[in-house]
Amino acid sequence: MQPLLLTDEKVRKACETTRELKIPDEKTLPVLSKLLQENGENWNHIKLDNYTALIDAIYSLDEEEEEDKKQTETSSNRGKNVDSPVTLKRKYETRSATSGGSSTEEVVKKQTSNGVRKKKYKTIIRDITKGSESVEISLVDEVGSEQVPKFTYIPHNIVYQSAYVHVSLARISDDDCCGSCKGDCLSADFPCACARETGGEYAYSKDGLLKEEFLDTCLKMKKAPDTFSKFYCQDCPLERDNGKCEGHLIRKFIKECWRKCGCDMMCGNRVVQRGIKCQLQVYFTQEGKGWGIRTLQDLPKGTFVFEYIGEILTNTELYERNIRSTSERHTYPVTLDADWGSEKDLKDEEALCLDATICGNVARFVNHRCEDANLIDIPVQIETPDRHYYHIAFFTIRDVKAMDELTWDYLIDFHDESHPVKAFKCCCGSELCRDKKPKGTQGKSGERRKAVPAKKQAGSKAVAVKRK
Ligand SMILES: C[S@@+](CC[C@H](N)C(=O)[O-])C[C@H]1O[C@@H](n2cnc3c(N)ncnc32)[C@H](O)[C@@H]1O
Repeated sequence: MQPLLLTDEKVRKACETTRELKIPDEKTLPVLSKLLQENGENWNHIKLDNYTALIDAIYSLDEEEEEDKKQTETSSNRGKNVDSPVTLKRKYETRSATSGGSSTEEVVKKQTSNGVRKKKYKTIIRDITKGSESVEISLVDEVGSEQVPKFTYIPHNIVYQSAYVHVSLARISDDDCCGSCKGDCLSADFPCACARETGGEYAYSKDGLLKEEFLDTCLKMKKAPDTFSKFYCQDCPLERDNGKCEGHLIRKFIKECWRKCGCDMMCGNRVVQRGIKCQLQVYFTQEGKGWGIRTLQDLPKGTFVFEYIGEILTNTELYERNIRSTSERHTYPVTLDADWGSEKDLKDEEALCLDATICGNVARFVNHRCEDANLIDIPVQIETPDRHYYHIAFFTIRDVKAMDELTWDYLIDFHDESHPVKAFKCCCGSELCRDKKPKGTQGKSGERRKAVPAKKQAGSKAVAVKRK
C-alpha cells in the first residue's frame, strides 16, 4: 500500500478530526493505513460516525501499549524474573484462510498480568471472494469467534452431481430474446420482448434499481400470499405428512436479457448477471447468530445486493448430505420450488436446491430476521426460460444505512414441532420476532417455511435449521 499523504483530501480530513482529540498525526497515520487495508480501501467505513472506527482503533492501541508497559514493569520488579519470557505476548500469525487464498488472518492473543489468558482475536480476511467478484468482500471479527468459516467461495452456481439443469442456446427461442436491440434496452422507445415476463415493463428503472411497484407486489406476495393465485399439487412433497397441499404461489419473476439478445452487457435489463457491486463485509455478530453480512455503504430501496450461490443439488442429494453431516451448527440450503404446478408431481430427484454449506458466495452469511428484514429474494431468469432452475437475487426492501446488517426473513415457522429437525433459537432482535410469540399465535398471515430436513422439505425455501 502507498504511504498516506496529508495532501490527500481524505487523509487530511481524518487527521483534522483526530487532531481535535489531541491525537498527533504520527499516531493516526499508521492506524489509518492499517484500517484501510483491512477494509479493502473502503473509506465509507472509516468516515462513518465522524471517524469512530479510526478513533476507536487508536484508543485500543493506546490501551494495549499501556498494558504492555505495565507488564514489563511487573516483570522487572520481580527481580528474579527479569530474564524470563515477557509475560505479555502478542502473536501475529499470518496464514492463508480457507476462504481466501490471498487473504490474511491476523490473530492477536493477550495474556493478562494475573496470568489468566484472555484471548482477543481479531480476524481479518481482506477478500473472501479471492478476486472472483468485481468488488472485494472483507471478513472481520471484532468479537472473537471460534474460527474462520470454512467454505469454498464460488461466484456462480455449480451442479454438484445429479441435478439436471438444462441451459442451452437451442432451448432459447427467438421470441424470448431481443435480437434486434442495440446498446441499452431501457433507453429504447418501446419495451422489447424481454419485458414481456414483467407485464410489458422492465423490472428495473433507469437508475438500476428495482421499480417500486414491482418490489411492492413481491413484498405483498410474501406478507399476504393468500390474496394471490396459487397452484396445488396432487402429491405435495411439503405436505406429505398431512396429505393436503396448501398451495404454492405463482411467484413474480424478473427476466433479464440473455446471451442471444442484441443489447450489450451494460444494458439496464442486465443487473443480477453483472454481479455484486455493493461494498459488503462479513462480520461476527454480537447477538449469537454467528457470522452475518453488513453493508459498508448506504443502499437505496430496490438495490440488487447479491445472488444466493451454492451447489445445485436435487432434494434427494440434500437429504443424503444432511444425514451424513450431523455436526454443522449452521445450515445453508435454499430450495428452488417455482416449477411446482407446471409438473403435476415434482419428485425429490427432480426438485432442486442450492446448498452453500461447502461452496457458496457471500449470501451464505445472510442471517434471518422476523418480519422486518431489509432484503427480499426474487427469482430471476438469466439464461434459460426453465423455471425448474433459476437464480435467486436479493434486493433491498427499503433504504439501508451503511454498517447495518443485511437480513432476510427465512419465513420459518418456529413453532412447527411436527418435524424432526428443530429451527434454531431466533436471536433476530426484532420486536416482531415470531420465536417470542407463544405457540398458536404466529398466525397464517405470511408465507411460512417449514424447517424440515430434505426429502420432506421440497417446499421449504430457506432451510435454516439447527439439529436437535
Ligand atoms: C445461512 S446461515 C447464516 C450465516 C451463519 N450465521 C454463519 O455464521 O455462517 C443460517 C444459520 O445462521 C444462524 N442464524 C441465522 N439467523 C439467525 C437468527 N436470527 N438467530 C439465530 N441464529 C441465526 C442459524 O444457525 C442458521 O442455521
